[in-house]
Order: sequence, then C-alpha cells, then structure tokens
Amino acid sequence: MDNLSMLTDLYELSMANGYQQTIPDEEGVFDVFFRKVPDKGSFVVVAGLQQVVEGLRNFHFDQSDINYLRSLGLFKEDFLDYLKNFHFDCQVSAIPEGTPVFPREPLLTIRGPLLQTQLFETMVLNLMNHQSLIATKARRITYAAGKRPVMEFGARRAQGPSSATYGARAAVIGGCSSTSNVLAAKKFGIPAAGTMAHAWIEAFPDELTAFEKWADVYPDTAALLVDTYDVLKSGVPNAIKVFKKLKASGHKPVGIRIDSGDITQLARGARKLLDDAGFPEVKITASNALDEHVVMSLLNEGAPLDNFGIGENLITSASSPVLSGVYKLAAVSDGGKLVPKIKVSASREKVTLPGLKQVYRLYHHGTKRAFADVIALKDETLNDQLDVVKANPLATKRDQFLTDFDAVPLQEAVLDGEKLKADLPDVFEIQKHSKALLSELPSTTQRLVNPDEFPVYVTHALDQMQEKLLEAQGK
Ligand SMILES: Nc1ncnc2c1ncn2[C@@H]1O[C@H](COP(=O)(O)OP(=O)(O)OP(=O)(O)O)[C@@H](O)[C@H]1O
Ligand SMILES: O=P(O)(O)OC[C@H]1O[C@H](OP(=O)(O)OP(=O)(O)O)[C@H](O)[C@@H]1O
Ligand SMILES: O=C(O)c1cccnc1
Repeated sequence: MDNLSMLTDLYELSMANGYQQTIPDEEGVFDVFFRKVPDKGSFVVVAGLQQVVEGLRNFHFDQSDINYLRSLGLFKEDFLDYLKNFHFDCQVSAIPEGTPVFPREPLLTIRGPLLQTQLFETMVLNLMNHQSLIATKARRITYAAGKRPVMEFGARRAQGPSSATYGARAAVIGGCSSTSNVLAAKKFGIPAAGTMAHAWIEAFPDELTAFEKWADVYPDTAALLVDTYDVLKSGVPNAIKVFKKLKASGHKPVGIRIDSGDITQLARGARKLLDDAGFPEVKITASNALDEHVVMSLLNEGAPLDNFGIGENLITSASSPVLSGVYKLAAVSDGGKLVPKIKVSASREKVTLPGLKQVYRLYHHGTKRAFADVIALKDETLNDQLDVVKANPLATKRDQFLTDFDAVPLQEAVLDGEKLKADLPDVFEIQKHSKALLSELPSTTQRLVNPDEFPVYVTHALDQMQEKLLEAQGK
C-alpha cells in the first residue's frame, strides 16, 4: 500500500506539533468505534484492519513531505525532525476483520506516545470506515442471495480507484465470491470473473455471429449476454444454437446473463427455453442496478437465478453511503500514569467510554448461541454473575443481571511497535470467519428489515468510571 502518512487532516499534525512543545512525554489511548449502523441494520462487518496495519508499519515522511510541511510555516524544526525519523512505537489491539460488531464497541485501540497516536486518526478512520461500510453492504446483499454466488462488478462506478480496489476486498469479506476488478483480484487473491459487454454483440453483424465468435475464443467458459436485442425471441434462442454446437464438440456450455427488463419474467422464460433444449445445467446470471432488496424481491417471485453480478449499489453502498466511525481519546498519561478520559457532549448519547477496555461476546453457557456483548475495563475479570448496564445511554431499563454464559474476548493484540502479534488472514479466511460468527447471532438480529437490536452492555465498573468523570465535569 502507498505511504498514507500525509493522508491526514492538518489538525492532527498541528496537535502533534503542539504536544511536542507542551506534553511531549505523555501516552495516549484512542478507540475506534461507531454509533449508527448503515441501512438501519443491526451490525457492521468490521474490515480494513490489514490496511491499517500496513499503513502503521509503513508510516514515514520522506524529504519532499518534510519540505512541504516546512513550507506551511506551522511546525517547529524539532517536530519536523521527529517526523523525518519517525519510528512507530505504539501497541494496537483490534477485533479481527469479518467480525459482526455493534455500536459503541471499541473495534481498534491504539496506545502509545500521544503525539503519535494523534497522527493516525484520519488514516485509520478512512481505511476502516470505507471497508467496513462495503463489507456490511456486501453482507446484506449476499444474505439476500442465499447460496447463490455474487460477483462484485462495481469498479466503473466506485468513487475512485482505491474505493474500487479496497471495496472489492471488503465485498469478499462480506460474502461476494469473485470480482471483475482485475487489480483487486491480483492483489488479494480473489477469483477474477466476468462475462461480456453489449459492445461485443454490437461489434459483429448480428447476435448469433457474436455468440459464435465468443464461443470459438472461450469454448469452456462462455457466458453469453442475451439482452442486447430481445432476450426471449433472439438472445436465448441464439445462445442455445451456440450451446448445441459447443456440446457437440465436447465442451460444456456455461451460462447466460440478463441485464435489463423484468428479470423474473425473462429468467423464467429463459430457463424454460434452456431446459426444453436440453440445457438444465446452464446457469442464469442477473445484473442491472441490483441491491439486497431487488435480489430479495426477485427470489421471492421465484426467479430461477443462479448468480448475481452487482456493481454500483454495492461498491458505493448507495442506499446508505456513510459509516461514521470515530477515533476518540480514552486515556492520557499524567506523569507516567494513565488517566481515563471522556468526551462530554450536549448529547448524552455521544459521551465516550473512558479507559482501557475489552469487548466480550457472551454465549449461553456451553453453546455457540451469542446473546449479548459486554464492554469491560481491560483489567476486569468477568465472573458468571454479572451486573451490567446497557451501553446505549438512551435505552430504557438499563440495568441487567447476566448469568450462565461463556465470555469470549473480541479484541486481540495486533501490533507491538512494528512487530506483528496476530495473523492477518487472507480475504476468504476472513469471509469464513465472518460467516461462522454471523451464524452465532440470533436470526432476528441477522435479518435485513427491522432487525432486533443485539444487546450491548457495559460493566458496572466501566459505567461508574464514566459517571465519575461526568460528575467531575459538573454533568
Ligand atoms: N422482477 C423484478 N422485481 C423487482 N425489481 C426488478 C425486477 N426486474 C428488474 N428489476 C430491477 O428494476 C430496476 C429497473 O429495471 P429496468 O428494467 O427499468 O431497468 P433499466 O435500467 O431501465 O433497463 P435498461 O437496462 O434496459 O435501460 C433495476 O434495478 C432492476 O434490477
Ligand atoms: O448495474 P450494476 O449493479 O452497477 O452492475 C454492473 C453494470 O455494469 C454494466 O453495465 P454498463 O456500465 O455497461 O451500463 P448499463 O447500465 O447501460 O448496462 C453491466 O452490464 C451491469 O449492468
Ligand atoms: O463481466 C461482466 O459481466 C461485467 C463486469 C463489469 C460490469 N458489468 C458486467
């Protein structure tokens, strides 16, 4: 990945320069979390950690960066020297990619020299907000598609090259099976997949010739686009002619793609024509501005579809295009001792959780059925008789008592300085991990429309720490 150190908001550098002149030796702890799930869903599929780790390990400023920063006339030479000789010296712990996570949970925590930790905010949020957003959207779409593979087709509509490429990675984490984006396929070991465009059909004198020429070039992988002229009167009958020839010469016909019109009606008609011609194995792919709702609607209508190709609505998360993850200070050292901190806000909902923390997923004892998450102080041990408080300050009946559970910590150590402390699995391993954890959530939490909220609690100790800090602020 490119060096992203300069992809920062100016105020991070201004603060870091200021810390160096005022409290140069203090330590800081920052948490990444979000408050609102896109698309009124109940969870986010967290993603982007691998790029965060690469970004942090590769964090440096070259001479041209230093020259530019000097030209702003804001920074002391000592600070520019510090940046020039930058040496990453923080500890990072994080919830692994692919994990379904909930509002207010610390997804990633960075502890280290305050002026360093401050510098990472923009880059970390940029990477995690984007990939988590697209992984979450992809999970919604692939959930709607059930077992039918979804190909990611969005590169042409993504908001720029990096969104196309890292978006394809996130799409696979969220359940897509392949991508048309060759750069992403190469970079992340994703199967590269695709069919043909209307241009190919239009480039030949007629549709049948176009299909025949394609089949000559790709006899074993031909998936023919059948909607350039008329799906049922021309596209599918011509495809069948070509499939018959392919079969006669020992090849296996693969599929057709429908990219316009009423997909259910057209897929039904196409399926009948293919079956009647002796091609029940030929697969039907649908595309054309699909999203989770259209996919669900097509399948509810009984459309005989085998695959989906999905671009713009997936790669831009068009229906809900922002994940507002934040990076908030949880503690600062004072003379060597960490002091928990909160951000006090006019809105009670926005008050942050102080201190070093861990998130636990709670399972009914001896089962794989998750029923709640608990955010605790890092040095707490959770016993099996647990008084907790709902993490959402606006919730009613906040106090709860939990028992008879197994608690699994979610955050794990990832970096100690530049030293990697955790495995960074490949995208399909992450996808597998994600599916396994999703299957542990209640089905009512998993559904797309009006899902049940999954309870997230904080321990009494954490709640009390927050209350004390609020009182100290006169709140
Ligand atoms: N049976 C269906 N149920 C629900 N939505 C459908 C169905 N068939 C198609 N759609 C979706 O309806 C939307 C509009 O379809 P429409 O056929 O009007 O597309 P279009 O883009 O206007 O067609 P064209 O590509 O020919 O210009 C697309 O998102 C498409 O995926
Ligand atoms: O609709 P999406 O989910 O983004 O899927 C990708 C679309 O990209 C291609 O169309 P193209 O960009 O050539 O234009 P079109 O919309 O006119 O078919 C393809 O035929 C799909 O329709
Ligand atoms: O291969 C395809 O069919 C494809 C790729 C990108 C966009 N639309 C379609």
